[in-house]
Amino acid sequence: MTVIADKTEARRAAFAARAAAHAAGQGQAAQLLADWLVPHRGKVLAGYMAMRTEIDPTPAMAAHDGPVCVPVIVAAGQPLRFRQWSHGCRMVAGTFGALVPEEGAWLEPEVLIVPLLSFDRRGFRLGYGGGFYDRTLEVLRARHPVLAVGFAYAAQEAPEVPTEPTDQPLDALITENGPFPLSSS
Ligand SMILES: Nc1nc2c(c(=O)[nH]1)N(C=O)[C@@H](CNc1ccc(C(=O)N[C@@H](CCC(=O)O)C(=O)O)cc1)CN2
Ligand SMILES: Nc1ncnc2c1ncn2[C@@H]1O[C@H](COP(=O)(O)OP(=O)(O)OP(=O)(O)O)[C@@H](O)[C@H]1O
Repeated sequence: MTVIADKTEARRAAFAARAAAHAAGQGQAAQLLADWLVPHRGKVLAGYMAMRTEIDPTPAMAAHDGPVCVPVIVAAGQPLRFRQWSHGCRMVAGTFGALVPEEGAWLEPEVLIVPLLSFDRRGFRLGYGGGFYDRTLEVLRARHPVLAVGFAYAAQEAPEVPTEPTDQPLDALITENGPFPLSSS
């Protein structure tokens, strides 16, 4: 099998595992994420608007002491852009369904809360297959130091996520059980 086919199969299993975890609730996950973000106060933080059965980071985004933004798809094959977000700001449906701010400044994040379907202990992740976060992290990391923190249910852990050379690893990962020890850190 090719890596692409491996990823497609892994996505199928990951959707099911995530949906089961989502049904059980996310407990104190957002508070644990907020705690992890405290030392990063003042930095530009990218969060995301949860879709499908993703774990919801918005309480941690609202608690961040600094600018917050969320991803906007510009086009397929292009890095994401990030528009300033604040709790209660006017949102509209973006490409592929996630909500995006109707207006606001374009920001360049230094810390990114990254959504995912599954992760492994090396810090590799599987998303919906657009390659958006890989392209985005590649560009941002070439420009300045960036921290990519995955946010997920513990049940989304996979033994080994299929990887390609373009996959950008996570620097940290938070679940409802707290920071998850990655082998890279
Ligand atoms: N909450 C959230 N926002 C996000 C992301 C994310 O993963 N989560 N993204 C992270 O990149 C971007 C959205 N990327 C997405 C990419 C593909 C699909 C999707 O539904 N894909 C279809 C198949 C693709 C197609 O129709 O051509 C699918 O999975 O069935 C959804 C979101 C930006 N915003
Ligand atoms: N920096 C890049 N340059 C060129 N192609 C890339 C880059 N990053 C990813 N790709 C391509 O995009 C395709 C989809 O990537 P991948 O399967 O890793 O997406 P994903 O991580 O699941 O999605 P997302 O990052 O949007 O959540 C890959 O097959 C890869 O070839």
